Parts: sequence; structure tokens; C-alpha cells
Amino acid sequence: MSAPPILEVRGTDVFYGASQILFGIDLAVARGQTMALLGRNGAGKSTTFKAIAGIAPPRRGQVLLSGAPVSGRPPYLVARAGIGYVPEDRQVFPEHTVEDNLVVGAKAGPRGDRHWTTARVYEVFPLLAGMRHRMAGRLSGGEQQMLTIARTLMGNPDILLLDEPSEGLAPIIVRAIGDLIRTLREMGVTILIAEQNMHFCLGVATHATVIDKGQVVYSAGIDELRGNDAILQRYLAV
Ligand SMILES: Nc1ncnc2c1ncn2[C@@H]1O[C@H](COP(=O)(O)OP(=O)(O)OP(=O)(O)O)[C@@H](O)[C@H]1O
Repeated sequence: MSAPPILEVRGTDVFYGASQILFGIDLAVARGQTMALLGRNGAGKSTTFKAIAGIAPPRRGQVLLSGAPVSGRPPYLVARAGIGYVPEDRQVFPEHTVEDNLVVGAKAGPRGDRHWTTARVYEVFPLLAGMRHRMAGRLSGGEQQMLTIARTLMGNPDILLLDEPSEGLAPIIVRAIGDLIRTLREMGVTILIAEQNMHFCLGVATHATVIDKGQVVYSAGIDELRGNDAILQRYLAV
């Protein structure tokens, strides 16, 4: 039997009060994939991430990590189980140095592994190495985005969830974030990215799932999506 996906979301419904936001979301990310979760503004991408991270617990359905259910657990236990969630609003500790921000995020992974150290982070994120003693609050938006990704990796997660990593950043910085994601992918890191920026995703992802009005409408390899004009135009307004 083949290994279960690293992350699986099964038949998940999420409500905010009386409003239903997600309708039976199914999603699977296999080891080593970079899955893009695509959809228009308000489609439900961030809510899907919050459901996975335990912040917006599903009313129905399940979230499984390597086949084991994690839904129903509070966010800190979901993180400890191996889900590294980087929310939309890059939350650095502004009055602390880059290095202190990294050290705060350090913990062993779910099987006691410590692949990610500050030394390894500085190899993969050379920009941060040159800024290690700078206050995080003085960094640009793109540098803060890199720092939050690096800090999350310091927790040695099994999967990295990036919510809109390109949002609000200048094109040159978006390219740098794209290069970084490709590097992580080549290192074997499993990644799920929520994005509105379709072109960014076509350049970094291996697979894509498209959601619209809280439902999955398409899921395929990235090359198949690239060739599917009907989906691109209908749901992604390309
Ligand atoms: N706290 C909340 N209470 C009620 N409704 C919410 C809340 N947060 C989001 N919504 C609604 O849920 C729907 C999905 O929002 P969500 O943020 O998940 O979409 P998204 O695809 O991530 O879009 P965006 O790119 O704008 O973040 C939207 O209609 C939004 O208005």
C-alpha cells in the first residue's frame, strides 16, 4: 500500500457563525509536492488554511496528517503535530533581532528531528544571514515574509502552509520569494500555498487545486492547469 498523503482535508465544512464558508473541501498533498490553492478573492483559501491549522475548526469533515486526524485539536497542538502555518499577516517580533525571531521558532519536529537550525536557515536564506542582528521591525515587507517562513521552518514541520506569500510585495521581491519556494521544493519540503497570483503559482507549484465559493472545482498537475484555458478564465480571470 502506498503512503498516505502528508496532508489530507476530507469533506470539510466550515461556518463563521451562521454563514457556511466551506462546503465539503477535499484536498490532498503528497510528500514533496508544492500544491497551489488557487481562487479569487473571498473564495475561501484563508479559511481552508485556518481549518487545517485548527483556528477555524471544521463542523464536518476531517484534516489528517500522514493519515492521523488532527482536526479538533487547538492550533498549538496542530503545529506540534507537524503543520507549519505562515498566516497572511507576517507576524514578526518587531523589537527582537532576526536571529532571536528564528530562535523563538526553534523546536524539534514531530519525530524529534532538528533538520532546521539557524546555520541551515542562513545557508538557504543568505539575505537573513546579513541581517541577523537587525531588529525585525526594521525589515521590509519582503524580508519579513522571508523571516516568517524561516521561523516556521525552524519548527521542523512536515508541511509548510503559506497564505498569500506574494501579497503586497514589489515584483522583484515576489521573484525572490518564488526562487526561495523553488529552492525549498528542491530540498524536498512539502508546501501548500494559497494565492490569488496565478502567474506566481504557475512558476513555483507542482500541483494546483482551485476553489470557488467554498468548493473545490478543479485539481490537477500544474502543466494540466496551464493548458486548461476554460478553468483559467472561468475561475482565475487570466
Ligand atoms: N471572520 C469572518 N466572519 C465572517 N465571514 C468571514 C470571516 N472571515 C472571512 N469571511 C468570509 O468568508 C469568505 C471566504 O474568505 P477567505 O478569507 O477564506 O477567502 P480567501 O479566498 O482567502 O480570500 P482573500 O484572498 O480575500 O483572503 C468570504 O466571503 C469572507 O467574507
